[in-house]
Amino acid sequence: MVPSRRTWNLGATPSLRGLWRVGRAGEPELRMARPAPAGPAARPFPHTGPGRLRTGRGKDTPAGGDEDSGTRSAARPALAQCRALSVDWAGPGSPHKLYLTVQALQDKGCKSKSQGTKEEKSPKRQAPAPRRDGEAQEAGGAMNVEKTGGRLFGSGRRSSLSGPPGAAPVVHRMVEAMSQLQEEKAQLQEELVALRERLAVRDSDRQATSTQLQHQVENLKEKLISQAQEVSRLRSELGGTDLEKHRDLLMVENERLRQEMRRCEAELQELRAKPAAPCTGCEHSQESAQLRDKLSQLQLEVAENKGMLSELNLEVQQKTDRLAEVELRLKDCLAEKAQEEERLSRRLRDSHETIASLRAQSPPVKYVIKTVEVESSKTKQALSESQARNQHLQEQVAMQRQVLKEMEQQLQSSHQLTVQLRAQIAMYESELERAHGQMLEEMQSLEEDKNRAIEEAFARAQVEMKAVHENLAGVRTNLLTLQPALRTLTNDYNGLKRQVRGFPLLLQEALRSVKAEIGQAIEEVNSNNQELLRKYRRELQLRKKCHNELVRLKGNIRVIARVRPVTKEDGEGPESTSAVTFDPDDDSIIHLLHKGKPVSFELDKVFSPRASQQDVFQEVQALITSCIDGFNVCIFAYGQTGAGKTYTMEGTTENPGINQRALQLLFSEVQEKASDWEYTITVSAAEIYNEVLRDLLGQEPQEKLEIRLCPDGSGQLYVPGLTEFQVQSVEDINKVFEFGHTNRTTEFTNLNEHSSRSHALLIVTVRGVDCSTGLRTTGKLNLVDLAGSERVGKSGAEGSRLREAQHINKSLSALGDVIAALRSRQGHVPFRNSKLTYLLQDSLSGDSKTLMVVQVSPVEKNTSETLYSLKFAERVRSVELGPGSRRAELGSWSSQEHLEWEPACQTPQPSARAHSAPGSGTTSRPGSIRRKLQPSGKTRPLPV
Ligand SMILES: Nc1ncnc2c1ncn2[C@@H]1O[C@H](COP(=O)(O)OP(=O)(O)OP(=O)(O)O)[C@@H](O)[C@H]1O
Repeated sequence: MVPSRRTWNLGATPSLRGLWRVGRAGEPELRMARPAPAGPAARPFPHTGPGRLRTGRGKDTPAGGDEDSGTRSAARPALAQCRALSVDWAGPGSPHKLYLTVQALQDKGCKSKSQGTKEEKSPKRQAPAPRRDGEAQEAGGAMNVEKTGGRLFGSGRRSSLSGPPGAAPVVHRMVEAMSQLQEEKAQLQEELVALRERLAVRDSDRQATSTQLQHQVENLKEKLISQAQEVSRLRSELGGTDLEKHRDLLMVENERLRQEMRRCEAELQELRAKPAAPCTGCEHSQESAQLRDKLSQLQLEVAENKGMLSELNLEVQQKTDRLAEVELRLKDCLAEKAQEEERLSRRLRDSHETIASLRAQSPPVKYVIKTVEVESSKTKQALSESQARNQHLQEQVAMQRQVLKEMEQQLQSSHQLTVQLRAQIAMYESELERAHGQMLEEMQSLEEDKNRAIEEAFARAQVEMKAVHENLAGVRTNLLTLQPALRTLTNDYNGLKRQVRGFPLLLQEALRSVKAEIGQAIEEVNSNNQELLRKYRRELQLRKKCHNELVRLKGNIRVIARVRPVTKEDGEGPESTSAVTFDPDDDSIIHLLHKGKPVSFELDKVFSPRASQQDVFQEVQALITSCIDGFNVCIFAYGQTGAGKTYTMEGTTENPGINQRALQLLFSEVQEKASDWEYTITVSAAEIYNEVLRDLLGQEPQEKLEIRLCPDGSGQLYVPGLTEFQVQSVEDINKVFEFGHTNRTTEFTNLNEHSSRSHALLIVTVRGVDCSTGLRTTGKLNLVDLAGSERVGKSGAEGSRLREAQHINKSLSALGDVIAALRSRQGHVPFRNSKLTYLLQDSLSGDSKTLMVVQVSPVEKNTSETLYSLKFAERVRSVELGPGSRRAELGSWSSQEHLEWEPACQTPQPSARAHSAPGSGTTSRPGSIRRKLQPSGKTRPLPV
């Protein structure tokens, strides 16, 4: 049965729609907007359209992390994904709704958000407003999900969630994380500030130390300047000669202090520049350089960290700003929530009241409901729709919960990121701390070095200063003690000055008297000298006279014998034994054992084989000295080949003979007389070989020379073309001998391997002039090494050698003849029979002194020759030449005059020969430049 249709007046009974609305109004709606989901998994609303969430741009935005990853560094990937969440409660027009906004931290993200917000606002405003009564308009232009006429509308980047209870803890955690980050940032900033302050303090300390050092140097400078002033003051006070030493000392000290100060300044500069320029030579320099490198690296890292920190600061700042914004929104939302709660509670109360009133009207209502159930299919349909809608809303709520879960996951990742960032910050902090510690250590070590150096420099400066002060005190003391002396000296000086003014007059007077005295003394000395000179000359004449008398007494021809030692050339056997003996009591006797019979000879002197060269020379040196006095002297060595003639005359290099010793003696004698006499010594050397006279010192030794008689009639002989060398030293003589020796002819014979086959003559001419009187003298010394006197048969000579021997014997025979003629006082002495006697005519004439050295071979086999030689020597010894006369003249003479003829000044006297009239004596021809002593011609008979 179908019940009849009945109508009840419901009065204030709300409609079903109103009831539904009342039921829905008790549930707050959560609206959520997110700018860009991180990925498909995190994308909460992949769908769009009614009932879906859409982005403000009308489509799904790419993951914000993708955009961020391009600009963020790989080291901080989590940072790029960092999001700030802001929870907004809807405005007063929509008290049931909670808006949750997830924003990207990036600026770009913010921008897109704001753009998206604008975009979201406009469709919301333009869209038709299918709202029912009591529904409030959404504020803020966020993405909206609205229930309008059973449909759900979503727009923009916000989506509604089913209520704040799920979102509030997330927001709180985020807020807490942000606040922690903020605190950490603040702590870091504080630490940075503290660090900067500490650095500033250290810099200021260092600056202060540097300033202090500067002050010390300035003080030192001032002290030095004051000392310099003190020194200059003292110097000006001192002034005196004795005090100049102190002044110099102070100057030196001052200079040293200046140098020390300069050194201190340099050290200071070095200390200042030490961080920039590492010290060289320091033992810690390498370590310091390493530390410095490390410090610079750390500084770089610190700078980098600072940069990162500033970036973090910036990010934190941005986050803080956003957090503040979220907080503001959260507060607004909380306020709205409180209002909404209040409103809801009020409405709940109203509803409760309504329900209570309805319950009070229970039967009619049940009836009405029953009626509605039975009668109103429409209402049923509406109910089912409402249930469907309710189902849909529940789905939405589940979805929103899912979104919330994702958000929580994001928040967790943000937490992780925060942890990572904290760890990174901690690491940076530790690095910073370590770098800071190292920097502090290095700065401390540098500070210590600097302080040490400063202390050392200061100590040194103090020691120097102390020394300077002590010196200064000493100088002051000296000054105090010296000042009275200075005063006395000044007084003395003034007195002396006055005396000095009068000194020239005194000096002139004294000079005058001294000059007179000196003149007188000089005159006395001169007269004494003249007297002494006169006496000296007289004594000299006396000595010469005595000497000549001695020579005369000894005989003008003296003969000495020298027996050579037995040599290995003599061979061995009985023939080589010595046949010569000597008288131990009389050195003038020689005994020869000839054919078993002893034969004795008496000569002037006999030298045994033991006699040295010097012994022999001592015997002849008186003759050489007389040559200086102007006498002609002839010394010749006679004897058989190999008897030692050359040894006696020339000798060896180590043990020179008569020739070299004679010239040395002449040099020394001439040097002794050099104060009164000027002497010139010239040397000629000639050789007579096969009766040919040759010049041994000439350029062409083979050229034959002739002996000429001076056409002046003086009877003097000369050899035109004979070379004459002036010698001044022993070296000159040696050169002459060497030169002459090479030109001398020597050949091999049976008797002497190097037997001299010629007569060698060394002619030494000594010319002297008395400086005071002008007296001139010329003496000639003939030193003759005769050729060997062996007999032809014994020598075994043939051919040219035989001819040589014949010439030698002929000349020696001529020498014997001359001596015999002189002995027998014949009117004619055959000087011209040989070149030898002719050349020696001057020296064999009556005014000359002749010494013959007979060389004797001691061996048995040579006894015949020895006998012959000794007999010849005895004969010569018996000849007495005229008394020796001196060749002296007054006036000047030329260098060649002893042999040269001077026709202009002489009258030729052909008769004037060696045998000229006895007693003719010394003549002085008028016009002649020299006064030559002519041979006396008087020969005494030789004792046979
Ligand atoms: N007094 C002496 N002491 C040592 N050795 C001597 C002495 N006299 C000569 N002799 C030596 O005897 C040798 C011959 O001497 P020397 O040549 O002087 O003889 P000589 O008479 O000049 O011969 P000649 O006529 O052939 O030139 C040389 O070896 C020389 O050294």
